[in-house]
Amino acid sequence: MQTNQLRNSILDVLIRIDKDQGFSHLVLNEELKSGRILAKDEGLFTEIVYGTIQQKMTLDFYLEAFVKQGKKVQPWVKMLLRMSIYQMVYLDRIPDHAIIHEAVEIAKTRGHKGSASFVNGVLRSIQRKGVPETNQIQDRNKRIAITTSHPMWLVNRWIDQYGLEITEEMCKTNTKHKPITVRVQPLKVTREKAIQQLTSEGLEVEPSLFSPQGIIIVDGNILKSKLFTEDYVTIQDQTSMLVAEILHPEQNMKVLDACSAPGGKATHIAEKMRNHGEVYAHDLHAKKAKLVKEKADQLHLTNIQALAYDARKLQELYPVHTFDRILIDAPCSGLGVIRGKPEIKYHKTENDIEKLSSIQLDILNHVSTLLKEEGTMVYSTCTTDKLENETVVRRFLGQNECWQVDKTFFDELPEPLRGSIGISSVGLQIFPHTFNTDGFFLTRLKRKSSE
Ligand SMILES: C[S@@+](CC[C@H](N)C(=O)[O-])C[C@H]1O[C@@H](n2cnc3c(N)ncnc32)[C@H](O)[C@@H]1O
Repeated sequence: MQTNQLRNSILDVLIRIDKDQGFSHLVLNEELKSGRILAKDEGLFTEIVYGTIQQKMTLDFYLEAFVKQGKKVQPWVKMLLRMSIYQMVYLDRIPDHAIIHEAVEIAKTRGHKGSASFVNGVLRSIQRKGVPETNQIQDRNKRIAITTSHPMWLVNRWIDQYGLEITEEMCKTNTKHKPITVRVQPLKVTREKAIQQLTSEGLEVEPSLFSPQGIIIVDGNILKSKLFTEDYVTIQDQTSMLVAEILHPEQNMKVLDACSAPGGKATHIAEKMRNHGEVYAHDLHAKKAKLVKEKADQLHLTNIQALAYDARKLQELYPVHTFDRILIDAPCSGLGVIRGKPEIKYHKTENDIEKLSSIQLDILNHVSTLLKEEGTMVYSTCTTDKLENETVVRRFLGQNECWQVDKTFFDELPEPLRGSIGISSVGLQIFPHTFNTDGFFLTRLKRKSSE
């Protein structure tokens, strides 16, 4: 592939993610599967796409210093400049003159002579003068927002919720690489054997402290490993693995996963039940419920039944007190997974968070009736917003006096999590920077005993 074809693909993907508010990982994977990107370019392609989105606000701050105020810049030209500046500032393997040359060529073919000369002028000035320092920004919150590329409302909100130190750490971590972790399929291989196999293939790995099935990939490409291609391991963040550990499903149980797609946690639960018992996995969308079925088939798990259904209406399907275990891995803003889906930070609004919080409470209120008297229920989200986590749980407990937080949950947490920051009386908030994972919230609830 000629290099400017690679850059053209990068630009197309960036424009599509921006315009359609598409999920970066879906658009990116589609392009990778199209065959337009050579295997040797996949790493660079992914790095420039993610990096440009991840640092968008910082790149715009740099750009503003070189574009006359009020000048109208077409969206594709702005995106071309952002991705070029990203390469000039954050990557050191491509010389500036090559980056500028390619950007100018792309501008010539997509636009006209004027666009090419504008792109050339801006990038050459940046090459000559260097980009401005973000630490000159006087306002502290704005400085965090621009340096780490998080919208101001989000920085202000997190400072209100968690204070300055946690917010700054969280925002910084959100711009950094997160190690991939995988979950071993215990019906096929032990973690020890999997670690041996991966090490013999040249990967550097270590066991996760969060789950006996988890492995952290410190270095090397897991996607090319035999264990991955033959479905002995599946990619999952360590925080997500905690859920099935804390739920304690047993082989003969009836378990409900009310919001289950794409099936990461449902399949983990099914594995822990050693393919016995029954896991009823629902999701609002039929297309997504299909993904759960596909994931179960892929991992040869036959104890999962996937069916599209609104969690708030599951009482139509099941009588009260049906399930031994219930998982509500609720739809959420996803602010804990910004590292994998950086566009989330620009697309979500405070209004979305408000709406989600009331949906989450609604789901809890309806689904909880389906739990057996002695059963336990896990509530989790992949967000770091209090309104969707602590507040939802507190409201649920306020409206349902016969429910409580299962206090043994805190004692059962794996060692590094016990007493970690983020523990409150209603659950555990994990921040991305504490263990280099996703941001995640979870808690376990049960009914108060009648004596
Ligand atoms: C956080 S994701 C679940 C991830 C999943 N548990 C896993 O581990 O792969 C939340 C899911 O809830 C689904 N959802 C949203 N509203 C719902 C509702 N009212 N009832 C059931 N599922 C819903 C979304 O489609 C989404 O797939």
